[in-house]
Amino acid sequence: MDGQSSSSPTTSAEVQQKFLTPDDAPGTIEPSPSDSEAKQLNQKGPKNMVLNVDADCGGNDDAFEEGPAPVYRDVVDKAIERRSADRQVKMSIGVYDDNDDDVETEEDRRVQFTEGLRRIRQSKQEDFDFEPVENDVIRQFISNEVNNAMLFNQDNHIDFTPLIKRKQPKFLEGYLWGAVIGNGSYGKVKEVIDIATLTRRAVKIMKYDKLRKISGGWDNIRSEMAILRRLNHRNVVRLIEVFNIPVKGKVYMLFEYCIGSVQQLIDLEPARRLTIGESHAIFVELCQGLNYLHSKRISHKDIKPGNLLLSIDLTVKICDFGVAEQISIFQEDGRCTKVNGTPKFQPPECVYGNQVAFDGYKADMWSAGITLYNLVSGKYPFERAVLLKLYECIGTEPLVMPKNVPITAELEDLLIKLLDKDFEQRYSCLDTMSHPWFVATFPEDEGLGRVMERMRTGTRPLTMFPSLIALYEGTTNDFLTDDVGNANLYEQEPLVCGGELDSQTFPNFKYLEQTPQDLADGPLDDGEPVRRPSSRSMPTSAPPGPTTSGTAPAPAIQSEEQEDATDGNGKKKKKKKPDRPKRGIFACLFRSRTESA
Ligand SMILES: Nc1ncnc2c1ncn2[C@@H]1O[C@H](COP(=O)(O)OP(=O)(O)OP(=O)(O)O)[C@@H](O)[C@H]1O
Repeated sequence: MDGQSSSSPTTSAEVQQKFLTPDDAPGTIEPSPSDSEAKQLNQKGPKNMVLNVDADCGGNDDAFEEGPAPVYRDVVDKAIERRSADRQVKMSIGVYDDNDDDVETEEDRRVQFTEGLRRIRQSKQEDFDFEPVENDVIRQFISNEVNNAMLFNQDNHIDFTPLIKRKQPKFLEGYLWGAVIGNGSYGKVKEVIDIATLTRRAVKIMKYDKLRKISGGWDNIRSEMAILRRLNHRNVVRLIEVFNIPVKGKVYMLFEYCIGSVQQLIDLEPARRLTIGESHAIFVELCQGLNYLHSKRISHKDIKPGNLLLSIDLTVKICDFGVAEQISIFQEDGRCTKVNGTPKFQPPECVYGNQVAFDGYKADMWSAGITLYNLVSGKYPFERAVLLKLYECIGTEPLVMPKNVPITAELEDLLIKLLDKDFEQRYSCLDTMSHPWFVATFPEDEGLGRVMERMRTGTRPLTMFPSLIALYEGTTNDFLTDDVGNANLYEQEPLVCGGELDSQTFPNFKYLEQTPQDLADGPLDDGEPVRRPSSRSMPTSAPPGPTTSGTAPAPAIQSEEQEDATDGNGKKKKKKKPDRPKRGIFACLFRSRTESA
């Protein structure tokens, strides 16, 4: 040990003298730096590389303790060899190469790194790929899977071309399906077209699961179907058919199509109320519908503006018979026991007090009274934020007439009679229909004709239109000549525009009433949805439309003479070609074939 230590060099000068050959330039191996310095130097590359020589070199611990470790030529060579071998391995998997700083920049390394990743990803992706890749969804899935598997960060993520969501036209049970037009507590309501009659319909779609979850859900739906099946009145929404598709777990109720509800009409008004004439027209139709229902021994129990639909010819249709009750024919009065409905529209006998039973017909008349109050004033006679307070208010607070609108003595009298807390004194439907305010007439332009004009300016697109365009634009008129329900309908080619249900695809198509001329003249506005103007600010005689120089727009439905107009020489006038001819054709088609009753 001692002998060894005495002969071992202890300074770098001695090391150089003892172990380096004379050919070696002095200073090529520098004194060992501190750890941090070594790290820095290592990062710089091979030229400045300092070899931290193994302290166990030769198994001599003392040498380490007593001074810097001896640096032998073969140790240096081995270290260099080992380093090179490492480098080879790293280079071979293409991950990085940190020893060629003199030829590579940081950017080069990053590019190489990314390229390496790309190659690996590509090979992985090829594992996933199968020929032919059937559709975009599968490709998107594969891309996501690969990216997830590779755990790439955002920079290295390969962007997949975003999918264009294409909705293929859908046929089911003889109907071409459109978009959602309403949402209820039981499910959605969609617009469809009966492909046999080309009639617009509304379909209420209910899932078995949801019906099971709602307390009494199935019973309500069954009862609604049973009641509606027996009804046929112009002021009651018509149930066309019912079917279910067990594999989908859904039940469908097909109704006549309506353009909206009275509630929507109110909501479109800035003042949230209608004119007295409009309210009168709606109320009259409501009472006619109620009178029919009561004559059939049915209490609706949920009369409110939201459950009054407006058909295409603006007939009021009572809908939503989910809580309606069929009163037994063996019962003399309209006694009901099950309290249902919307709190603000419920009568005192239902919400306050402890009656075992109540008169269902009279309860409907109370709700009709609240509806009338709401139509004319936009307010509710009994309103509280908290349910219990509301019930208390309905039961105890006196009726106060609305202050925001002038109420005639006749209307006030009718409201008092309808909103009588004593249901025995309350007006029945027949009483109401003989009341002076009910039988009064109002100027024509304050009735529903005026509402109709304003409704024309609303956005009510035919939601199946994109599907129709996708199916038939640029193809023959097979739709009209094909066998109805023929499977060919599904396979028609080409689907030129994909049938996306977005308004941008059809910026010009806004209104059912639009004529081919309207379309030829260009869009009605700059693409913004048109807000229905207030009834109080619009003149009633000239409906707003794409008029130039103040002339009235073309009537909603063109007569045949107008369509076949001839010029002075008896020749048929060549119509200006519309931008989208098919759109115009379909618009006409559905205008003339859509029925409302
Ligand atoms: N025949 C129809 N034509 C057009 N739209 C309709 C038709 N029936 C219903 N709708 C729309 O769908 C919405 C929901 O319909 P409906 O009230 O029948 O469903 P619901 O599940 O019984 O709703 P809720 O019990 O919550 O009132 C309606 O507010 C209306 O906007």
